[in-house]
Formats: sequence, C-alpha cells, structure tokens
Amino acid sequence: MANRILIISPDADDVEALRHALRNASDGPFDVEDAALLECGLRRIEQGGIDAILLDLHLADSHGLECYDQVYAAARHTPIMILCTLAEEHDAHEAVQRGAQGWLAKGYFDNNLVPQSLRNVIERMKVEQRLDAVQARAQITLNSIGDAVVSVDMHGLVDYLNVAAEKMTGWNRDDARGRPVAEVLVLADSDGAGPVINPVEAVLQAGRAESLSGEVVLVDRHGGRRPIEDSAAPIFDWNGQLVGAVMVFRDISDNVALTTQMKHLAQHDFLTNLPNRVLLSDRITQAIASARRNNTCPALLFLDLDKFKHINDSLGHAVGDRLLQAVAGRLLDCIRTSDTVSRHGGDEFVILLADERRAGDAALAAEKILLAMSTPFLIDGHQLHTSTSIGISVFPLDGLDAAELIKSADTAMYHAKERGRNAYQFFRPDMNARAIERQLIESSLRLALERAEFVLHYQPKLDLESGTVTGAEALLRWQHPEWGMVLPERFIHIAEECGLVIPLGRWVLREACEQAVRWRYSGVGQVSIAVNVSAMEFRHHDFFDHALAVFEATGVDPACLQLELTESVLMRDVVASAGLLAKFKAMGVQIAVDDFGTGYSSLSYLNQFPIDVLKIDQSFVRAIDGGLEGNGAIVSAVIGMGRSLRQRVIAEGIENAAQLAFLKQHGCSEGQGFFFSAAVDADRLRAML
Ligand SMILES: Nc1nc2c(ncn2[C@@H]2O[C@@H]3COP(=O)(O)O[C@H]4[C@@H](O)[C@H](n5cnc6c(=O)[nH]c(N)nc65)O[C@@H]4COP(=O)(O)O[C@H]3[C@H]2O)c(=O)[nH]1
Repeated sequence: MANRILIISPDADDVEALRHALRNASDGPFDVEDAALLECGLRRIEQGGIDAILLDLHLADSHGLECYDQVYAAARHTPIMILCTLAEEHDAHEAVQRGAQGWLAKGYFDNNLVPQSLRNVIERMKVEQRLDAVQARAQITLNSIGDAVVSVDMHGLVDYLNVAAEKMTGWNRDDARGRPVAEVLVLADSDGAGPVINPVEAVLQAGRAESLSGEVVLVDRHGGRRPIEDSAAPIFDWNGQLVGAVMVFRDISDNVALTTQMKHLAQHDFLTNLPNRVLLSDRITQAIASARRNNTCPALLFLDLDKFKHINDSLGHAVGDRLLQAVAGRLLDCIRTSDTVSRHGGDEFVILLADERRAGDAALAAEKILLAMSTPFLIDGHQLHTSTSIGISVFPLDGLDAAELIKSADTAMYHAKERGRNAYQFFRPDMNARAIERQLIESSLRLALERAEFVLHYQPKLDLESGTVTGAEALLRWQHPEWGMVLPERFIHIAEECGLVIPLGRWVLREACEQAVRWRYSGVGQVSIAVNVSAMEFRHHDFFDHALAVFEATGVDPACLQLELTESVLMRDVVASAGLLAKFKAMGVQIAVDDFGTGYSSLSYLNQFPIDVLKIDQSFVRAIDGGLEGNGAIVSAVIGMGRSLRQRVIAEGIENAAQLAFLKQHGCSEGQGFFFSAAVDADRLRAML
C-alpha cells in the first residue's frame, strides 16, 4: 500500500512541485493530500492514516515553530519533514531538535531525493516504534517478575535495576546507575564470615556465566540481610564483544526457613522439642571426637520413667504427654548448656554429658536428676509422683561409639530398675554377659522342650514330730547336654518373661501327675505332690481346663496334688483368684501359699481363699540362727499367723537342728530342707518313701 503524505503549506507552487515529485517517485508513487491552512492540516491529522507530514515552517502568516509544536503535538508518532527557505534554516534546526525528522529547502525539491528521504524517515519511525514496543514489553516483564535483575556495563558500573532489585537492594534505579556493582550488591557469607566474590565481577572477568557458591546473603542499603540464590551471565554486542553482565537473583528466605524447619523436625522430638535419636547420635559422635582430643570422658544417662505407663493408662494420653513435657523441662534444668537432653521414645530420655572429666561427675548429675524428679508434678490438677531409673555408660570404657554407649546405658538402666527403681546404676561388662546369657537361655529353652531335656526332682516334706514323709515338692531341673543340670533360678524367670513358662508348666503338671500315678502303682501308695505355679500360668485362660484334661488323661487322684502359689500371684486379682481356687478345691486339689510372709497380703484377704497349707519362706527360717535379737520373735509370729488362719504350716529351707528345734517349739508341724534332703530324682524319693 502506498504511503500517505500530508503536505501542509499555503504555497501552491511548492505543493504542486512536491506532489509531482512524490507521485512520480521511481520506486512507486505516494498518496498525497494537502492542506493550505494549519487548522485543516491538524484536523486531517486527527482523522489518522497519515504516514508522514511535510510542514511548511513559515506557513506565510504564523510563527513557524509554534505551528510545528501544534503539528507535533497532534501527530506525535508520525514523522514530520520541515519545508523551509534558507532564511528559515535556523528554525528548521530548532524543529529537528524538538522531534522533526529533517527538513527540505523550498524550491529545491529533487524528484528522487524527496521521496527517498521520506521513505527513510517513515521506515525509521516504524522501526523505532517497534523497538519502543519491544522495550516497553521487556520493561513490564522485568518489573513484574519476582526475581531481581541488575545489569552492569563492561566496567562493572550498574546501568539497570528492575523493581524487585530496587526493593531487595534498597537502591533506586537512578541512585544506583553508574555506581560500582559491589556498592549496590553487597554480598556476604551466610555465617557472616565476610565478603564473597560478586558473580557479576566474575562474569566480566571470565566472560562466561557464573553463580554464587555456598549460602550467600545480600546486605541491603539499610543493613538488612536476606539469603539469595543467583545466576549471572555476560552480555555481548552484535560483534561478539563483551559489553556488560546481568545478574538475576531471588530471595530464598522462605526456602531457607522451610529447610531449617524441616531439618529441625527431622532432628527433634515433636512432643518435647528435645533432640531425637538422630541428633543425639550426632552429638555423641562429636563428643567422642572432642574427648579423644581433650581427654574427657563423655557419659550417657539413660532414663526411664517408673510407672509412666500406669499414669498414661489411668489419666489418659493428654496428661501423659504433658507429664513428658514437664519432665523434659526439669531435665533441662539439671544440665549444663554443653550437655544434651534427648527423648529416646516413649518415656525414655537420654542425656549426654559431653565434657565430663571424671566418671563420678555422671553420678552427681544422676543424683541431681533423681532429686529433681522427687518433687511431684502438677498436671491438669493431678499431683503426679514419678521417679526415674537411670543407667550410666561412660566413654571409652562402656562403648566406643554412640550405638554401643546407648546400649550399655540402656542395659545399666534395666539393672537400676531391677534394683528397685528410683536409682542409678553404672554399666558393668558383666551386665552384657548376663544379657547374652539371657538370650542364649531363651533360645535353648525352646529347643529343650522339643528335646525333652526337663526332669522333675522331688524334695520330701516331713512331719517334724514323727519324721515321716508327708509328701514332696516337684522342682524342675533342666538337663542340658552341655551345661549339665541347670537349676530353675537360672531359667524360670526367663521362661516367664518370654511366655515359655506356659508350655513348661503344662509339662510339669502332666509329669507330676504321671509320677503320682506311677508311685501309686509301684506300691508306695498315695503321695502328695506339690507343683509350683507361676503367675502367668495361673492367669492363663485355660489353666483350669488344661489341668482337668491332664487329671483325666493320667487318671491321677486330684486330692494328691497340691498347687503352690505365691501370695503376690493370689493378691493380683483377689476375686478371680478366689473363684479359680474354689474350682480346684471342689475337685479335691490342695492349695498352698508359697513364700508366706514375704508379700504384703492382709490376713483378711488370705482368709477369702480356700487355702490348705502356708509355706513359711526360707528367709524366716534362716533368720532363726541369724543371731539378731527379735528374729525368733518374727518367725514365731509368722508361724502364729499361719496357725491362726487354721492351716497347715510348713517351714521351707530347714538346714540345721537348731532351726528344727525352734520350729518344733513354736508349733510348726511340717518342714522341708537340706537338713532332711535336697530335691532328689523320683527313684530316690521312692526309696525314702
Ligand atoms: N538354701 C536352701 N534352699 C533349699 C533348701 N531346701 C530346699 N531348697 C530350695 O528352695 C527352693 C524351693 O522352691 P520354691 O520356693 O518353690 O522356689 C522355686 C520355684 O519358685 C521355682 N520353681 C521350681 N520348679 C518350678 C516349676 O516346676 N514351675 C515353676 N513355675 N516354678 C518352679 O524355682 C524356685 C527355685 O527352685 P529350686 O532351685 O529347685 O530351689 C528350691 C529348693 O531346692 C534348703 O534347706 N536351703
């Protein structure tokens, strides 16, 4: 489409000459319009569609530059060529200063030159307009992105900042322009160690893209600091020459905060906010490294709250949780800042005393903690009493790494608990040996049942007056192929802990019943056999039914069977115990209370059970010749107590004649003990019978 030219000039000759030149342009005609009056010209401009204006500067009757300004205001984006006489040349220069694209001398219109220069200015204007649009778009884009952009010239002087960069640096564009980049972009190490190399400067030096290494913070004009992530790239001109660099960076405070928070969560316990196992392990490893350098002996305190489960079960988890938080607070009060209190899980805490000089220091810390825990906790209106058992391990004696030290402290803690809770206990190597033996026994016990390695021995019970055998207590023996005869004190508690006591107890009952039947048929008559029953067996849901089945299967007379139960087993659930015992009693089975006197049962409770025999614990019998004044009185009182309940009283563990005499004197009718016989195998007992 032909370019449309508006000529504003009252001079008809000039107009005609121009029209002629433009219509006959060698590379194609222009569309030409003209206006003699300025007003007409301005109106035509307003209508639009004009590609260039040829303006007569003098316009015959007006001030040329004023006319120019009006045309320029109306046609800001249309190129204007000034028509002027040589006398008006000065004004034409002025108009060019104000935005006109050039001027033509009146009367010298060259048929080729005029159309050529008009086409050039139109083209140039279009290119500039396109460039302006591109620039405007880039500017808007740069200012609306969240990333900050700073560019510098090849001397490292700032020449541009977008809005985000202004905000982050605290510099506005005009103030920053021309300043060295290091003055506007002040970068420092995140740990405050000092300045870091500005990547823009690095890019200018290297001529290739760079980015910050490590965690870097930007220090703004007012001293505010924020972590940033950046990249910088060189700017080349069309010639491939380096002319500057641009750096794009973003505030990563949120990311850093999130990362820090996630790291914290991964290393801390949610409930108490104490370090967790992961962080504790790390700290122990650090403490060990420093101990090797400084000759210290870091210690670990493994704590377990006594009876926490009871509080949790009875008052609810919310109270339990608050108690744990309060405990954590108290523990923190007991230690130095260089130490670490961690929650190991549940009601277990582990404390690392990092800088101990002597093992004794750990004992002092443990005592301090026991004391701190002795004050009751007030939680939700409940006054909660809790104590703690503490196991202590010390580097390097009890372990060379975190895992070993924790394990040793844990083992020691169990021993502290066994010793009666609310106590501390240093680890000893033999504790490990015990743990190993415990495991060995547990696995061997399972095999022993399958391989029938158990046997029953029988300790006779005698009438103390006549010396006749009144019955026997069946005592379990384990004939281990390598260890020889193993006594129950070495394995029975382990069997109880791992549940093996149930099949073991069933075997004992059946074997005892079969033995009673064998003796009966061997001619020694009815022998009363006492069988020990552990707590777990007694509580087992089919204990009674199983016993019944054994009685039927073996054909034993239940009346020759005696079940020995300790006071504590009976007292755990008085109603259930009484019910079960009544069922056995109804079948003729006898009931004996073992270790009588060592529990805390009240006589009124014991009265509720259908008890036939009270077995006075060995410790009382032993106390008879202990030499302490009053011991005899205690024994006679226990015998008296038994008699007042109108039961047969049997003394256990009689080892000498003095004990026998004392017991007889105080009305104890029966007894057993090494003085008469230890437990023997079935054949030897038969001989005694
Ligand atoms: N110092 C001394 N000790 C004497 C004397 N007379 C007897 N003893 C020992 O004292 C223990 C008495 O058994 P217990 O109090 O029922 O205590 C028993 C009982 O609680 C448990 N036990 C034994 N056999 C069985 C069983 O078949 N089942 C269950 N559940 N427990 C059993 O193991 C415990 C220990 O059994 P044993 O090692 O056989 O030890 C037996 C016996 O050998 C004496 O004059 N002096």
